[in-house]
Amino acid sequence: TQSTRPQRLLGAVQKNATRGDPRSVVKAIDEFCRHKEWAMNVGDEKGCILDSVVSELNPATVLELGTYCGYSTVRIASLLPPHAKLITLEFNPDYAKIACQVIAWAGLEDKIQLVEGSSAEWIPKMKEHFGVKMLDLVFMDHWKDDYLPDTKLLEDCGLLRKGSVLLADNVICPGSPDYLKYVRRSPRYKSQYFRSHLEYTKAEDGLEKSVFLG
Ligand SMILES: Cc1ncnc2c1ncn2[C@@H]1O[C@H](/C=C/CNC(=O)c2cc(-c3ccc(F)cc3)cc(O)c2O)C[C@H]1O
Ligand SMILES: [Mg+2]
Repeated sequence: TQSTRPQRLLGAVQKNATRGDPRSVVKAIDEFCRHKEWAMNVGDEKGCILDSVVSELNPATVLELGTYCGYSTVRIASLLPPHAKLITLEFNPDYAKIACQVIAWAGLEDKIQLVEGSSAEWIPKMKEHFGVKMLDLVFMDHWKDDYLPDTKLLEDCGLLRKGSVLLADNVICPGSPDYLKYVRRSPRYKSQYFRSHLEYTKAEDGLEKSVFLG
C-alpha cells in the first residue's frame, strides 16, 4: 500500500539522522522537505527564530498546539533545560503515531509528553491532568482558525502569567488575521512580528511573539 508523506518523512529521519541526536533529526527533516517533499514544518529559517525565543526564555513548561510530525517539538525540546517539560497536542492519530517515533528517534521522550486529542478538550485539563501551574511558552502551529479561540481559552483557564509568551507560526501564510488583530490591539499583550519566509520557500511568512502582561 502507498506510504503517506509523514511516513516518508519518518523514513528519512531513520535513514539520515543519528539516534539520540535531536539536531540531526531536525536537519534530516529539513533536507527531506527542501529536496524531496515539502511538508508544513516550521522549517529551518523560522526555526532559527523559534530557537532564539526558546533560548532567551529558558522555559520550564512549554505547550505546543499542533504536533504534526514532531519537527518543532524536537527542535524546542532540544533547547530546554534538564527538568523542563513540553506538552504537545495532536488530534490526528496518524500524525501522532509518526511524531511519537520522530521524538523517540531524537531520544527526547523524557522531555516531551505527546497527547492525542484536541486543544479545546485538553487545554482545560492542563492543570488537573498534567499538574501544570502556568505555561511559560505556547507555540501555536495548528489550524489557523483555532489560534484565537485557543488563546482566549488559555486566558480563561488561568494558564498564562505575567511574562508568558505566545509564539504563533504562519501569521501571514496561510495567515491568522483575527488572532493577529487581537494580540496586537489587546492591552494585555506586547506583540512583535518576526518577518521570515514560508518554510522551504521564498513566500513571505512570519512568527508573532506576544508576551502576556497579566
Ligand atoms: C484543535 C487542534 N488540536 C490538536 N491538533 C490540531 C488541532 N488543529 C489542528 N491540529 C493538528 O495540527 C496540525 C495542523 C496544522 C495546520 N498547519 C497548517 O495548515 C499550515 C499550512 C501551511 C501552508 C502554507 C502555504 C501553503 F500553500 C500550504 C500550507 C504552512 C504551515 O506552516 C502550517 O502550519 C495537524 C492537525 O492534525
Ligand atoms: Mg506552521
